[in-house]
Amino acid sequence: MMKLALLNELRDQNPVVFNIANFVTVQDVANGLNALGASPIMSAEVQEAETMVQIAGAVCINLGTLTEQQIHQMHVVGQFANQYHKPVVLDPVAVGAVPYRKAVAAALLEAIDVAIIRGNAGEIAALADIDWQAKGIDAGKGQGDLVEIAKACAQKYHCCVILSGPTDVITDGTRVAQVHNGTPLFQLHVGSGDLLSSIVAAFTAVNDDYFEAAQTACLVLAATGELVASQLTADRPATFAVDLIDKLSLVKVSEITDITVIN
Ligand SMILES: Nc1ncnc2c1ncn2[C@@H]1O[C@H](COP(=O)(O)OP(=O)(O)OP(=O)(O)O)[C@@H](O)[C@H]1O
Ligand SMILES: Cc1ncsc1CCO
Ligand SMILES: [Mg+2]
Repeated sequence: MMKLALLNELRDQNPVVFNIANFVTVQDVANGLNALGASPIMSAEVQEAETMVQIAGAVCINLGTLTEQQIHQMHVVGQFANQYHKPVVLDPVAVGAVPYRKAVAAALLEAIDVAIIRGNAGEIAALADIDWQAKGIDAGKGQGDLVEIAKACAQKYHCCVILSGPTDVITDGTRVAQVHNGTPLFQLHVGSGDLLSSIVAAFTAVNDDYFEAAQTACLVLAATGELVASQLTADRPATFAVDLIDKLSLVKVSEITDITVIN
């Protein structure tokens, strides 16, 4: 069930979201979370992993620019998150294009209980071992049914999955919701997916039902982007990115309700 009141809850609680971010989009993620009403913190140091997890309401692990040292940190952070019952969101950047990354993601998923995996079609298909032509960080091309791919991934890893794209597919392996809002401008701004994953983590910090938290997060970002795009006179990716941060801080539940397309 869609619970947009969670946006007000998030703004009231201002949860700390601990991100193992990538160095490409880290500032967009921090500013996007902050604008929305969460409290971002980034760390790359394993020595402070336990404290970071303790002070956080949720953790987002992004594989974007991984190193061996960081992979070790991801395992330590993930284990502390499980120990302290803090939800973990995994963003498996480019696992469809780079087999090494797929192995890293598989090892993390084996070792850690993850609440939600959020990736594009190429990434989620790769994790589910379904044939797909991913392209770098992008979804790429494939033939399969996106709902079935997302469900297969969720069933394999016993968690919720968000397969994002023009339509976001959200599933716990049985139940499925689809968010049809959004704008193609998201694809012209690198890091839209990274921001979504961290926003998903923020909503898991304020709602124990991760399937519900995932739906709300997808709708809030997609609808906010759609509202921003409707005010632009041409496709301007840079302006879109700046205006998106502004709108994340201004957007009201009623505005999102008015344009919601979900089933
Ligand atoms: N063509 C589109 N139309 C509407 N919304 C879109 C479109 N493409 C992506 N989105 C939205 O963009 C956001 C990011 O999803 P996407 O699948 O592009 O992530 P990603 O591939 O991981 O991106 P990145 O690698 O840049 O971080 C989601 O909120 C999704 O709904
Ligand atoms: C471009 C790029 N390369 C590694 S991570 C990243 C940002 C999108 O996740
Ligand atoms: Mg991505």
